[in-house]
Amino acid sequence: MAAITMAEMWTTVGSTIASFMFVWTIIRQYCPYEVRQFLEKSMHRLRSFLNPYIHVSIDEFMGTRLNRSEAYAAVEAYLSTNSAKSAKRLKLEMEKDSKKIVLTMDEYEKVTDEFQGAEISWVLGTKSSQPMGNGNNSQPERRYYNLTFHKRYREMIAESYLEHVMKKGKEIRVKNRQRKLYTNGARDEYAYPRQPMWSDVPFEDPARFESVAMEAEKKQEIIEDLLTFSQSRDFYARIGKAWKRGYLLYGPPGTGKSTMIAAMANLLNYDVYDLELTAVKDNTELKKLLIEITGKSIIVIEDIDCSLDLTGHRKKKKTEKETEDKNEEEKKENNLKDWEGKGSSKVTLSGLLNFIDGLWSASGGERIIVFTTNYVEKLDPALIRRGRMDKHIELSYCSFEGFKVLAKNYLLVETHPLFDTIDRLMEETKITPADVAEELMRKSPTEDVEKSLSKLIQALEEVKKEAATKKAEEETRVKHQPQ
Ligand SMILES: Nc1ncnc2c1ncn2[C@@H]1O[C@H](COP(=O)(O)OP(=O)(O)OP(=O)(O)O)[C@@H](O)[C@H]1O
Ligand SMILES: [Mg+2]
Repeated sequence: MAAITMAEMWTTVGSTIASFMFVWTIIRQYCPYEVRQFLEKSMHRLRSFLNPYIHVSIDEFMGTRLNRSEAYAAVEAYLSTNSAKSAKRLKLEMEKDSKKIVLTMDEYEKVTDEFQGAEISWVLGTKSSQPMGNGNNSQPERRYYNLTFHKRYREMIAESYLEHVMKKGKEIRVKNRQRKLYTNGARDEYAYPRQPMWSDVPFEDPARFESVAMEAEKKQEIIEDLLTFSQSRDFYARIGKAWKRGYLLYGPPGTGKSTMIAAMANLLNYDVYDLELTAVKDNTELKKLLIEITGKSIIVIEDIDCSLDLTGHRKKKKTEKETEDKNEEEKKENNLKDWEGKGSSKVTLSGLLNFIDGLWSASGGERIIVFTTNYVEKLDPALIRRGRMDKHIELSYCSFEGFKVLAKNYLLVETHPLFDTIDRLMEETKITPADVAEELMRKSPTEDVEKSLSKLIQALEEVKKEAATKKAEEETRVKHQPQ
């Protein structure tokens, strides 16, 4: 009896819907345009009133088809983690400038997400584009994400969830992107007017802080300084300063300055701009280069003391003795003149100072500037004062602690009976981490640890002998010098 009633009920529902659809089709076909529009609007309102769910759509392209929406890209990245877990039909994509493949949901797949107790569902849809005016209907379909949630979560979604999706999505995109190493070479603007200011290659240096030989405490301090900087967007905005930080790395050749820069870029996931100052024609070109530097980047000027002629500094020292009361401004003027016109580059000290201060910084922030030098004492104080080069880091000869990092990295050993001899010899001699690394490098995979360590001991003893000979020669020279 009940089954018949159910069947009857379904028949009634079915025939009601069919009659409704029939009436609706007649109305759409024969009613005047105004009446039809009025009825369609009312139907839409009725549907919205009865439906407790809210839909938000995020289109892939905004306006012109050329600009891919940042919001769409962020949602795609955000959902790539969710969809990889729950969607059944996935698409494998590899975006331009991304180093990783991403699994995204396929069209009409639905994935659900949970946020502060609310259930949210995402569907990837497509809609066909408007036919073009000339009748050409060959425009591809437009994709969009449709976000659905219950209307009681409206405020929470608008205020927190969407922000959460954008933030996480952008983080994933930054992590996945292929980082680049940009270099500036000599340019011929007349022959190639469209030549870009920077040329780039993928940045693939594997250096990590874990493998940098230096005292653990000092290393930790540098890592914390870098991480604090990268998380200080609000702080820099509050104090009204450009979000940038300068590091001066100084020390003898082969002590790990360049290695540390690569480790910094890998730690922070930044691009690297290797600025060759001698290839920059003048201050105007330097300014143009600066404008094209994007955020999340490390700008490196290696061997800053060799990049530009610093005779100005040496001259200043000489004249200081003669005219001690010379006022500061005069000194600075002298200095600037000496910088100008040396070598092929006409970049001046003031041009470089302005570059560092980021006077022309066009967009964003999060930039680190690193100078390296073997001779810190040669540099103009204005160049390396705090505020420009905020942190001065000395990289020096290898300590026993530094050696242990290299031994662990190259030989996979943390202790060995020969370590004591090495410790003693390192106290007595100066050897660079580059030389230690060279000795520890196995010539063949079968070469044993003991042989590598013995090679290092031999090298240390040779360095010690050489130093002793040099010292004795120096003492003899001083003794025989006419008084
Ligand atoms: N502190 C270090 N930790 C680990 N490896 C190091 C360190 N210093 C040097 N090395 C090794 O020595 C090589 C040369 O080091 P790097 O190029 O970083 O020296 P540098 O200080 O930049 O020298 P230069 O002043 O000549 O530019 C590196 O490839 C690396 O293998
Ligand atoms: Mg170097």
